[in-house]
Amino acid sequence: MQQYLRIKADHADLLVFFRMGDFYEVFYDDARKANALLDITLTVRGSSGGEPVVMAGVPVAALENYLAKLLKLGESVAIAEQVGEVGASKGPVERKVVRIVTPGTVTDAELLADKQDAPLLALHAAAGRFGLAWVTLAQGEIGLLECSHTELPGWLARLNPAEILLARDHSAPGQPEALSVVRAPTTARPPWQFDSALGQRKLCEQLGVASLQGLNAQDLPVAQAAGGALLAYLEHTQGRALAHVKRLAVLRASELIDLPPATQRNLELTQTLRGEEAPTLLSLLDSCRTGMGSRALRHWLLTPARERSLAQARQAAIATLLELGFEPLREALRRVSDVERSTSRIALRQVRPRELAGLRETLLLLPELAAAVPPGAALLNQLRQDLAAPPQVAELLRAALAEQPAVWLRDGGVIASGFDAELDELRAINANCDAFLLDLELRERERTGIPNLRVQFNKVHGFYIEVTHGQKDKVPDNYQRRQTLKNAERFITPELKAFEDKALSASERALAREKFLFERLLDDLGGFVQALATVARALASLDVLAALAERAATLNWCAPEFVGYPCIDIQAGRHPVVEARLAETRGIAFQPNDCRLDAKRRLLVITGPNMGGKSTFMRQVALIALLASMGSYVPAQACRLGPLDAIHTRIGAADDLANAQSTFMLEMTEAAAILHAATEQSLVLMDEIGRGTSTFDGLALAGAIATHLHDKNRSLTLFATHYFELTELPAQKSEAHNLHVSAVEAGDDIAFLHELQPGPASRSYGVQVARLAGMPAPVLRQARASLEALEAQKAGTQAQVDLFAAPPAVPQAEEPPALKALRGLDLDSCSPREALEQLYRIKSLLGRE
Ligand SMILES: Nc1ncnc2c1ncn2[C@@H]1O[C@H](COP(=O)(O)OP(=O)(O)OP(=O)(O)O)[C@@H](O)[C@H]1O
Repeated sequence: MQQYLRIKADHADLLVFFRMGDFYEVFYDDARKANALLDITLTVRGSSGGEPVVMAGVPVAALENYLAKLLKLGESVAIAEQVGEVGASKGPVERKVVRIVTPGTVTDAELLADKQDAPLLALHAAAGRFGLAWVTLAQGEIGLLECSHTELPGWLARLNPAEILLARDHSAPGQPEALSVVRAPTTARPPWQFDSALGQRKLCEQLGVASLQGLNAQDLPVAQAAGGALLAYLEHTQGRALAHVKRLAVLRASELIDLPPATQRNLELTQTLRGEEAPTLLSLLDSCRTGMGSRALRHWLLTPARERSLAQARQAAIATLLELGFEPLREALRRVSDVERSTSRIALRQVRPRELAGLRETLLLLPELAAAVPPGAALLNQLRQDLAAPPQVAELLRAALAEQPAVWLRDGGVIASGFDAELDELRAINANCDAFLLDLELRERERTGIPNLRVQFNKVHGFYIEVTHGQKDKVPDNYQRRQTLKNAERFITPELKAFEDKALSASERALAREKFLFERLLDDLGGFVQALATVARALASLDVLAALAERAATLNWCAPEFVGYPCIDIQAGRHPVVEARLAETRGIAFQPNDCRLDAKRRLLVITGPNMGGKSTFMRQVALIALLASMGSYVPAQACRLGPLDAIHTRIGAADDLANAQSTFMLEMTEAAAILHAATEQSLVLMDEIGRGTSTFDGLALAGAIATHLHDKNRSLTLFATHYFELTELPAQKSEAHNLHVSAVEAGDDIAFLHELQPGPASRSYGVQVARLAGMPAPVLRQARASLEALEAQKAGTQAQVDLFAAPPAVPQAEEPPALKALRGLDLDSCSPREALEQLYRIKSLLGRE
C-alpha cells in the first residue's frame, strides 16, 4: 500500500491502474469511480492505516476494452506496471507508471475511431485574444492559431479536440460559452506552463529550429504560450521524445473561409442536426479506402482556404483522375494499412508487431501504387514522388520481422528466423529438444541394457531418466538419484543436467533476445519516421483525390470555375445529400435549380409554400460553394464562384436549453453575430428570420435585418421568408431580387414542383401542407375559415408602413460641459501653466457631471 500511495500521490488527478499479477487493481476513490464507470465489482481486502482497503480490478487481458470505455467517458489513466524482477529482492516487486493514457494522447488503433482524429488542444487567453495549440499524436503535426472570442467557438467546433488543456483557475470572457460547443473533457494544468517565452523555446526545441520566424509563427505569443503547455503535457504523459512531431501548421482565420459552428451544424457537414454521422455531406463524400483518407477529407472540408490555388491544384488532379482512370489507384489503396498511425507509434515506441507487418506490406505495394497514379497534374506528380519511401525501411522489416508475427511481443515469434544467429540457435535448442531426448533415451538404453528406460520431463523436477525398481541394479555409476516412486526410481546425469539448463533458459533467453532485437528494430526505424510520415500524407491525399474523383463520376458533378469578382453563379445545382436520399428512399429525381448572385444581385428574397424547397435550395448553394472551395467538383451543370470569406447561416429553430437561451433569443443572437461579421465577400443564408416571435415584431425585425444586409453588409444573401411584405424590398433596393418556389394547386391538394422562378410567391399554402401532414379535418376547417377572415380583414386595413426605410437618426444629446471645455481649448496659444490650470478647471467640471 505504501508503494501504491506513493505512485498515487504523483498522479492524483488520474485513475491509477496498479499491476498485481494478472490484474490491474484500483484502490479507494479510484475503485469507487471505476465501479461507477465500468460497472466492476468493489471488494474490501484487509486494512491499511486502520481503514479498510476498498478495491476493484480488471484482468490484464481485458485492459484495452476498459481503457476504451474510460477514454470515451473523458477519463485519463496512469498504468503502473511491475518493472522489477519478481522475487529478486525482499518486499514487493518494484512498480512504475509506464504509460499515461488520456483522451487526447492515445495512439492505439483499438482505442481510436478509424475515420476521425483525436487532437489534444491547449487553450490560452491573454491580451484579449485566444491562443490555440494542438497536436494529433497519431499524425505528428502541431497546429497554432490565434483568434478572437467570437471566432473561438467556430475553431473549437472545427478542430473537435478529444481533450482540452486549460490553465488551472484561469478563464476569460467568452471561454466557457465557447467550450460548451464541444464535448471534450478539460484537463487543468499549472498556469506557469502557459508562458509564451517558454512556449517559444519548447516549440523551437521540438521542431529543431533556431527560431519560429521561418515557420511564420513568430507573431503568435498567445498561441506559443498554449504550445508550451501542450508540449509540457506531452512530456508528462508520453515521457519520451516525440521524434515524429516535427511539423508546424500555422492557421490564420484570415486565410480560411469562416465556417461558424451554426454553419457547420445547419449545413450538416459532419453531423446531422440530430447528431448522427450520416447522412451528411461528409458521409456522402467519404468513399475513401483508408482511415487516413477519411481523416484528411474531414480536414479538407472544414478548412477551405480563401486563396484558390490549392483548390485549383486539387481540381486539376481530380480532372486527370477522371480522364485517365482512378479505379486502379483505388483498388491499390484498399490494401494499404494505416501508415500514419503506425509511423507515430514507431516514434513513440508503442508500435505492435502486426502493425509493422501491415506497414511492410504497404511499403512493398508502393511501387504498384505509384504506377497507378496517372501522370499530368502537378499535385499528382508531387504525391507520386512522395510515395518513394527509402527502400531500407521495407528491407529492414522484411529481414527482421517474421512473416506472420505474433500479436504480442511478449509471446515471442515476432523476429524472423535467419535474422539473428543467436536467436536462431536459441530457437533451435527448443525445436531440437525432442530429438535430443529421443536420441539420449536410445543411447542410454543401449549403454545400460535397460529396455524400458525412459527420458522424461515434468515441471517440478525438470528432466529425468526413469528406471523401474526391477532394473535398478543395472543403473550405471554416473546416475544420480532425483526421486523415488512406488515402483520406479528417477535419475539425472551430468549430460542431462547440462541439457536441462540450456533448454530451460533457451526459451527465456530467446524471448529476451527477441525483445532486444525488436527494440533495435524500432531504433533503426526511428531514423525513417519523417520519410514514413511523408508517405502517409501522400497516401491520405491520393485517397481523398481518388474518392472525390469517384464521387464526381458517380454522382455526375462538374468542375467549378473561380473568378475574381463577386459571383455565385450555379446552373442546375442540386443538394447532394437530399438528392441521394430521394433516390435511395423514394426513387425520385431531384429538381435542379439555378442561382445567380453577383454585384448587381446581392440579395435574393425567396418565398413560396412550406415544403416548397426553400431551405433545400439555400443549403445547396452553400454546399456547392464549400465543395468548390475545398477543391472538389460540385453537384451542378456549371458553376462560377467569386471570392468568399465566410459562409454564415441562420436556419431552423432549436432551443439551446443548455445555455439558457430561448428559441427567439438564440435566433436573434445568431442573426446579430452575422450582421456584425458578414462582409461583401460573405455568403449569408437567412431562413425565416423573425418567426420565433409575434407577427409584427418578427416582420419588423426581418425587414430591418434584410435592409441592413443589403445596405451595410452588402453580402451575397439568400433570404427565405413567409412574410410576403418582404417581397416589396426589391422595388426599393436595386440589388435585391425576388425568387419563389412553385407549387400547383388542385382543389384542396397541392403538388410541389421545387422549381425556382423569378418574382414573388402569392401564397403560403400552410393549411394545405397541414392537411398533408394529417391534421384532423375540424381543425383544418376552422383554420381555413379563420384564414379567409384574416385575409379579408387585412385587405381592408392595408397600412402603409415602410419596412425598409433608413433608421431614424439617433437624437443628438447635449454635449457634456467638460467635453465642451476641452473642445474649446486652444493648446497652441496657452503656456504650460495655463494648460495645467485649464486641466484643473475641466476636472472640476467632471466632478459636477
Ligand atoms: N429541388 C428539389 N427537388 C426535389 N425535392 C425537393 C427539392 N427541394 C426540396 N425537396 C423536398 O422537399 C422537402 C422540403 O423542402 P424544404 O425543407 O427545403 O422546404 P421549405 O420550403 O424550406 O419548407 P418550410 O417553409 O416549411 O421550411 C425536402 O425535404 C425534399 O424532400
